[in-house]
Amino acid sequence: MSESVTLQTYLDRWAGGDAGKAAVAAAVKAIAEAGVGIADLVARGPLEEGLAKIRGVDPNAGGDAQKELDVVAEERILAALKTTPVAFLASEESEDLIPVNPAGRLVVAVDPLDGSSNIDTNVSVGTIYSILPYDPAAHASPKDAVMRPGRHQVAAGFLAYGPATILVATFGEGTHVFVQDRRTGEFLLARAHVEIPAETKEYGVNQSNVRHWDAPMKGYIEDCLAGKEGPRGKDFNMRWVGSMVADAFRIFTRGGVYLYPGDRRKGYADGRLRLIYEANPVAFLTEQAKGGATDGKTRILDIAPHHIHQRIPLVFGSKAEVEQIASYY
Ligand SMILES: O=P(O)(O)OC[C@H]1O[C@](O)(COP(=O)(O)O)[C@@H](O)[C@@H]1O
Ligand SMILES: [Mg+2]
Ligand SMILES: [Mg+2]
Repeated sequence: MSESVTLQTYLDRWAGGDAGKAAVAAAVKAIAEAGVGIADLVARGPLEEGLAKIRGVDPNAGGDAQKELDVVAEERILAALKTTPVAFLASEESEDLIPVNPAGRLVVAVDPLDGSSNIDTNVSVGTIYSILPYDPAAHASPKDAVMRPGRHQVAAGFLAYGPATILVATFGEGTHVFVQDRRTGEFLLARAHVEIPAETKEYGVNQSNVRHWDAPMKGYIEDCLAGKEGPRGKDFNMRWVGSMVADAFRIFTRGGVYLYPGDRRKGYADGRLRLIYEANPVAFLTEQAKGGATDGKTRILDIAPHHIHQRIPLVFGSKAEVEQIASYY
């Protein structure tokens, strides 16, 4: 049997004594450890009364109903990062940046709990993170460090809490899958240098919104639905979990495309996904796995953010299919 590489071993080898890389490694390790605790809470599900309840009457910073577990997940991540060289945390659940460690030289952006509408349905949910450098001498404010195009990320990843707790991570040199071994608690490297197949016959989209879409999006899905007899000349399959982490993990496993376009509903002109802590990390992971990520017109990683919680239309996955979709725009 081949040697099992733990997350710690992987991080130590990657950092190789470099202080900047060691800081990034410490942040990823802390997020993974917080994730183990969050997975435990998710798995206790209905036994942990109240975690799926909507909190108060106010939506979160991203404009969605905030559930108890969204907030607990953010608290767990913040607590775990306190001992790492992370200066500030940006989170879906908090309007402004949260100060973490004044000596830190990194900023982390998180979606503490992705797919929170699925919490009480025993379906995978997860945590998404993006890590950027922070240099007080170069950035006028920590916000400036966060508000940069996604190509400046130094690391990104997500945890999915499903039948297995998995971590999909990139440090800019490929995308790797770690799986938590429930017997020892350790994350083990299960797939190094994941490659998303360029071609696919599988798409994921919330098709109930079809009447609100624009013409390019409608046209693409119509052509998929026309199957072998249509212009694409092949039959498509549709899969939609409704937790992006779960849909993304399927794409990292067997290919496919995920689409959340902008639509005509109030507040959905730029879709539903948030650029800084959802689209950017997933785009970085996807490109590192030889896939593509676009808003339809522009590469996600080249988009300059104008707001921490801004939304962005998102299409990512199998490269040739993402290019096909872009051609409809
Ligand atoms: O319910 P909809 O509109 O289909 O949206 C589902 C999408 O929204 C999300 O739940 C957004 O993330 P949050 O749960 O973190 O707000 C994605 O995970 C998912 O793909
Ligand atoms: Mg989310
Ligand atoms: Mg969330």
